[in-house]
Amino acid sequence: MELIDGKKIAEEIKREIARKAAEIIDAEQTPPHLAAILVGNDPASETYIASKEKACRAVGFTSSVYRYPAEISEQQLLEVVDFLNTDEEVHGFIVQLPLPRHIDANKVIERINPAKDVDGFHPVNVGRLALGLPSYVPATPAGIVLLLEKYGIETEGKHCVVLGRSNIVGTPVSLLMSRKAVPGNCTVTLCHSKTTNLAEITRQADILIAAIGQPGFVTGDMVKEGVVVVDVGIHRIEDNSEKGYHITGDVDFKSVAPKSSYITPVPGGVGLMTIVSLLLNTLKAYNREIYS
Ligand SMILES: Nc1nc2c(c(=O)[nH]1)N[C@@H](CN(C=O)c1ccc(C(=O)N[C@@H](CCC(=O)O)C(=O)O)cc1)CN2
Repeated sequence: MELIDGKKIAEEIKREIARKAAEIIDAEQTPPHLAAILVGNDPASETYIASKEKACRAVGFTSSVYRYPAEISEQQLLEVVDFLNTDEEVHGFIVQLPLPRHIDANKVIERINPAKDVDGFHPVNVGRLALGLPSYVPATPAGIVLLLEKYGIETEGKHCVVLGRSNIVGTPVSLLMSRKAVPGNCTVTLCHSKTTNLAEITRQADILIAAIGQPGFVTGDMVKEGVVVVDVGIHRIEDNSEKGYHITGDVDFKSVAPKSSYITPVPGGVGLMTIVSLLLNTLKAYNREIYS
């Protein structure tokens, strides 16, 4: 079993991004700028936003965070999106999810200019991804594909089983794994809460991507020997540690790891690639690589 080291790969890619940002700065150009909208005070979202700001600083990008109380109205939030859509100093921006229940996240995402949608969540970007056209690829799925590539994991002709059909992970990663490219060219089965005989399907997986949102859901009896396991789950479990919690994934590492050829840990796997992929998308936005 080989552990897929998301931290190591993320650091390598960050160094490459930093080199490109240094070239921009040396040429006396304005560096890429990522803006983020944060609504409410969800502790996990606060952590992710802080990590995104820190990552921007580390590679030489600038960033800004637009913070609003949970009570902000949908209309007010749409106006912030309109402002960022037209602010020429902002090359790309994201709306941190989840949003409070009274706000329709789809409506907010649809308002983002697709050319600045570095999360790749806008229907235009999702549609372009489905059609195999250049698009911003959502950060977590892009990070998964990068990890598979960096570890030289063969995907062509393999059976990839994806657990979960969310817009952020399950749906886009199944598009990426089935596209006519490598990594990709897989036969993909997308499983969800209404799938029957789930374990029968997961046992057929050469590559299993778990993004189902339930801690320890995938157990050793659900996988075959030699499977490649990508764990996308991030669950904060309260405990008596100094932090008050520890992080665990959708996979029961203890029973699944011994049967796997490769496996991503949680923490230290896919999560760290999410932020790096966002930086890569921001660089693409800066260079107008997708929309000129
Ligand atoms: N607008 C968006 N909202 C959300 C996204 C997203 O891509 N865009 N994804 C997730 C949260 N997320 C980024 O926003 C994210 C999740 C996890 C990590 C990460 O580094 N995980 C670490 C553990 C970190 C911890 O201690 O909590 C790991 O897995 O090692 C980064 C970003 C939902 N919302």
